[in-house]
Amino acid sequence: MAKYSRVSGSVGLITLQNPPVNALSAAVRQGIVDTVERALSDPKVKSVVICGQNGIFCGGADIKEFGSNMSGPPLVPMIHAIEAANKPVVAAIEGSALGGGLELALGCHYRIAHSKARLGLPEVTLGLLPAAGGTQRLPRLIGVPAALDLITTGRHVTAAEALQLGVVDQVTDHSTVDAAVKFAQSVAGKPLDARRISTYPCPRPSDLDALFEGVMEKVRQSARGAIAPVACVQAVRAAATQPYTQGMEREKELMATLFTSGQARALQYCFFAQRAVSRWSMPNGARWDTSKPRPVHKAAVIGLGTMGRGITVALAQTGLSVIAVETQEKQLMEAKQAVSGMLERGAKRRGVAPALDRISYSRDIQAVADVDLVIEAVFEDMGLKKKVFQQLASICRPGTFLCTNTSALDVDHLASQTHNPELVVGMHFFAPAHVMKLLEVVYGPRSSPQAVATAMQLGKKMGKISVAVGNCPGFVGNRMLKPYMEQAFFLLEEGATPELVDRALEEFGFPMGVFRMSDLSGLDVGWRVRKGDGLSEPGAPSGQPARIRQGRRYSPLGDLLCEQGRFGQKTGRGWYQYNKPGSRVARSDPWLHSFLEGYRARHGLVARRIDNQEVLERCLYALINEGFRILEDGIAAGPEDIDMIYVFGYGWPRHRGGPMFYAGMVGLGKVLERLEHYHQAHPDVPYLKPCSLLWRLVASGSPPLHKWREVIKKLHSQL
Ligand SMILES: CCCCCCC/C=C/C(=O)SCCNC(=O)CCNC(=O)[C@H](O)C(C)(C)COP(=O)(O)OP(=O)(O)OC[C@H]1O[C@@H](n2cnc3c(N)ncnc32)[C@H](O)[C@@H]1OP(=O)(O)O
Repeated sequence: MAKYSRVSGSVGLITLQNPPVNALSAAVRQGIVDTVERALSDPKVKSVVICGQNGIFCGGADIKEFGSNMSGPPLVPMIHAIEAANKPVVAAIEGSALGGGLELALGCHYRIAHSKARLGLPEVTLGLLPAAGGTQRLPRLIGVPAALDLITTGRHVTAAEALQLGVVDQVTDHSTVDAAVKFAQSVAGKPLDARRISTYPCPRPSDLDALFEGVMEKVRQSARGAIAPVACVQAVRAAATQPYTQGMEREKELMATLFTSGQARALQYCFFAQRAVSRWSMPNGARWDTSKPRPVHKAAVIGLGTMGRGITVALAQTGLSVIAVETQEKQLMEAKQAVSGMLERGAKRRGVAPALDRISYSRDIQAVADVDLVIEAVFEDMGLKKKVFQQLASICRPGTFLCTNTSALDVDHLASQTHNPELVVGMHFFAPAHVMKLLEVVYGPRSSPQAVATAMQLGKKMGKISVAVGNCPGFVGNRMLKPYMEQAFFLLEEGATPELVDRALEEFGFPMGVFRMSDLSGLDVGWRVRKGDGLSEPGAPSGQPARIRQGRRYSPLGDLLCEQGRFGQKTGRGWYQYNKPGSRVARSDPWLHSFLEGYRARHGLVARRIDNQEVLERCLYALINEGFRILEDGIAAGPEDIDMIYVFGYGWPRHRGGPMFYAGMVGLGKVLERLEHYHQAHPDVPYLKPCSLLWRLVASGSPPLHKWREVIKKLHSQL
């Protein structure tokens, strides 16, 4: 809807009304068309102001309407009518002017923004392009290079930057609507020809071809298979090389391709899934809207290794007072220096003062006595962690939340070391903890809803995507990683190379294939876990039994590399070789290839040709199958939780929507059929056996993802 009123005698004020962000739904578009017509036909009205209610101009086209209700007046002619008006129209921008919202403002003759407003064309992040004239008007207004930057990245700019770029005409610290009304009065009756952006010639850079080739190359490299950024470049190129009308045709044509693409659907799904995971629920019925978080002002971090340092930085940057505890003097000194460096670099990037004085360091765990919440981040060893939890239970004042950053150990077992297990949850950060967006909040059967709510709220404050998950080995992310990595090892045994497997996964869109990633994170991490699980045995004998552990197929390849001291990047050797320890440039290693040949010969394995399709199906479908098991076990509340964990924590390409969304796109029947096929070929690999939820979903006609919860509920009620 749009509200109309006449203010100051001669200004028609149009207020967009569609809470919470005044998205351009069919009703809002109709409202704009009607009110603009009314203002233009009223002889008392000399100029017009468009604003949004509740301090936000407009969040863009209504994403919820995409793919369903596309009725109502289309945006392009609506904006043209505003631009063609014979009375000046001023956009009063408060809060956000994004996507179609900014395109609407670009159709106005003047734009006045509040100093706190943010502007941008983020359509590319939804798999689209600014198809309401944005790709044609913005380059005409601010030049091709600046427009390319905003349109291909989708980044939001501050009002100050928008003013500097020429996107807005004026910035105010006071009431934007008052300033716009005053301004509208001052320009009433003035000629408008020079204010219609679509009539501007597009500034043509002298090195046009080189500019577009460079940007296209950059976009292709960073987009990892995403099609929208490429289409954005093509649309802006049309603006730079063709008259406006033809440019608009090209924009429309490119949008039509994007609009119906699976990538747009995946990215729009991610937009809503990202928000949906904050509405968590627990199997005992506790939920986000009935559980009140407790405020956390002062927190402590125990253990200042890599993870502890990152967590300390993240907490301090959020504005909390932090007590950072490390019992080893040398480690404490090194950590202090590292944390200060990270804070200083971060502050420089963001143009703020570093939060150094928010942190106090101590070697004595007694220093945490009066904090609201503790995050334990000591070495991943159950004995050590248990001791820390016992100490915390006797040191901390009653009511302190005790969290563990373990990535694999049993949170319930740690909780049982304290007098108040209801105050214990896992806060599983991802390295580097001050950078990575994902936080798994792990609850056990005794964790209180308030403890979960508090950890979720703290994660949000730290700018994380927090996902609440149940307690099980590996929680969600690492549990699903196990079958994925296992398949990659098996593929090497059967004839693949790390390069072949990684290439297939990187072409799919992962920033790094599984072997490159293991080299980065360190092969010894998994080795330690496998030793703990009784899987890795030094000097395994040759022949078949070496590849069977605990009654199922097992590949000792990773263990054998570790036995040789090949721990990945940090030792300069792993699945690849590196110029020196710590170097990041992976090179193919002839030693590794002959090691694999020797291994196959020792175990009587004949190498066969393996193609990309098999790599993807075996690695990804095994991972997805485990995702279905996680849903079946009630460890994740819904597929969106799993997908956001993979998108934000494991580099799953966002334009493929996360593993569970991807399974739906491929077709659940197809995933089931391929898993069955591979399980028949490898009956000693339980991860390839399709789980009952997948069978159940296929038997129910493969419902769309938003209906899976009903099937899961039915399954749980029958167990
Ligand atoms: C072929 C015909 C199509 C022509 C299209 C022409 C081209 C135009 C395309 C577009 O405009 S696409 C949309 C572009 N806009 C965006 O990408 C902005 C998306 N929104 C945001 O970035 C943020 O929501 C915000 C506006 C900065 C506000 O952030 P805040 O943190 O304050 O709130 P949120 O939790 O993010 O959102 C609140 C609530 O609003 C819902 N929502 C937000 N934006 C939209 C939208 N554009 N359409 C529909 N719904 C939107 C969001 O999902 C939240 O809902 P709930 O989770 O509370 O239900």
